[in-house]
Amino acid sequence: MKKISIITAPRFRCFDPANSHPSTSIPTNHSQSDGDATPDMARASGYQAKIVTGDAGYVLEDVPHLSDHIPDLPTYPNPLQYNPAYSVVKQYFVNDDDTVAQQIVVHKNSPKGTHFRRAGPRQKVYFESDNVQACIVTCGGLCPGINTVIREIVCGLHYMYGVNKVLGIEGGYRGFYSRNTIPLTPKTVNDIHKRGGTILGTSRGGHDTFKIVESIQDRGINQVYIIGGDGTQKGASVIFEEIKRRGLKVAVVGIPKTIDNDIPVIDKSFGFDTAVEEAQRAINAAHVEAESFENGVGVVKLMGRYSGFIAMYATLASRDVDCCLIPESPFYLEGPGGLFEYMEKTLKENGHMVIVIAEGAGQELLMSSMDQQDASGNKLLQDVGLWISQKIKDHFTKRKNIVINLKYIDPTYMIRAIPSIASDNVYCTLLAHSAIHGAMAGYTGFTVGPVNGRHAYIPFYRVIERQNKVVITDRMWARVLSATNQPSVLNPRDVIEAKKEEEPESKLLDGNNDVSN
Ligand SMILES: Nc1ncnc2c1ncn2[C@@H]1O[C@H](COP(=O)(O)OP(=O)(O)O)[C@@H](O)[C@H]1O
Ligand SMILES: O=P(O)(O)OC[C@H]1O[C@](O)(COP(=O)(O)O)[C@@H](O)[C@@H]1O
Ligand SMILES: [Mg+2]
Repeated sequence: MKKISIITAPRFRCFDPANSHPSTSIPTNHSQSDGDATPDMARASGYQAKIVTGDAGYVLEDVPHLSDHIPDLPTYPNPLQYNPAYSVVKQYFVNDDDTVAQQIVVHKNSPKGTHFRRAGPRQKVYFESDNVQACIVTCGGLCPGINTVIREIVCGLHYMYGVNKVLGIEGGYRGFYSRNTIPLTPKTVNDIHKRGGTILGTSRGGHDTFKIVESIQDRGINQVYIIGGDGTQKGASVIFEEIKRRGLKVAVVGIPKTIDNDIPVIDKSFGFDTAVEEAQRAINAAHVEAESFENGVGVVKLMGRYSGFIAMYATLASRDVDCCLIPESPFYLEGPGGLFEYMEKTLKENGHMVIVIAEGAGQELLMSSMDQQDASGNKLLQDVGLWISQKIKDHFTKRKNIVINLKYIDPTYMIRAIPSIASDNVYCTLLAHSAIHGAMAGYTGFTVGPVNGRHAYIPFYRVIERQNKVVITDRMWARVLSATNQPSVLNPRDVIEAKKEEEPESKLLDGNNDVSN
């Protein structure tokens, strides 16, 4: 027997610098991570999470549905069943009871644990195709595959559900109230997946909940597809809250976009594999340069503000990297166990070396106390690649009197401005389709994404409550240490402390990062 309960989780009010209207946001019971420089938040109360409990410790963290705040909504048969392509699919519709487990490594006596609603088409839909007015907006930094998601939302709505009214919001959140919209049709988006960037344009800052919801209401929009990262999903969450407060029949769906792979719960973000692939080219160049010169040192800076996944995966894939520095693993330059000591040893043994550094690594070592933020409230980082290159040069030439040949490569924007590779394109298609099926079925206030390989609907609060980070006490980071031979800065006491801090949700796992086990 399942028990449905509404659990009241703490809620925060958030204030956006670009927004004169304070807006309700972020239902979370986790503290913000250190690196999260989002706008100030103060505690308030009232967020209602939909929790369904079942036997043997089963918990469903369900997503909101339009019928929660609008009674007596009519339903319609899903037009997919008459679709020649899809009607042949056996058991095409997802059973309403299907859920996806967050933890799949279990012991025989473990509680079943947290589940999310399985994504996919439902037998009944809450919108008539002719009455759907959808819109798509893209926010935050670029990521390979955004155009593919846009294309697949437009084409999916059209070909699966017969929806012909889709608007593109230009220039990110502020485009809702400061720009014209552009109509999107399968014809106009036909080949956009071959291009990097976003055909709609994007921006940081400018999230004004009140004006955005006014615009949604004025334009008669009833499905809002929001493609963006952690900041964007926070913005989507407050838009959803305001829409619910106004009692509007508008589905709000988030599609997680992040080159840094810093969104939790989901297995991996789209474009990540493309970025890692492109990073190989830079690492390869650094390696060729380094090994061609005496004491050649190649330094490659990669994106990763607070999460070093790109650097970690690019390092593991390349096998040419001797040292990988990420924000999660503190390091130091001088003395025993420091970077310089390791470099001296490696150069002596191999005659060359390659260092990969994530942009957020070692920020605490940079002298200047720059405390600036971008328009979204993200802390602006200093160029750690330039800094470390200079430090290395100074150390070897001035202090050790050793001539080194250092080449610094910064492919930062190159790895995110390119079109997505084939596997990411397929992934983007599944994300778009899952998003459409969810909205058509009346679900709202959710982010879509794969959890242990199955697409699921995840309540906003779960993806914005913390950032996904590399767990340096995990086996994946150990693989990096083993592959590079770089020293671990952690002493056994640090490891115990780190383990205490990063206690995985299931004690059975050696880490809670899905991509790294
Ligand atoms: N806490 C927040 N509440 C409301 N909107 C936010 C919040 N944080 C960021 N945003 C908005 O989300 C958009 C993108 O955020 P940003 O952090 O730049 O990129 P990303 O979503 O990729 O992390 C911006 O328009 C920004 O104003
Ligand atoms: O220079 P920009 O456009 O602000 O982007 C730089 C930042 O974008 C990122 O790729 C992450 O952006 P998002 O938070 O938008 O995903 C970081 O790695 C990087 O610091
Ligand atoms: Mg972000």
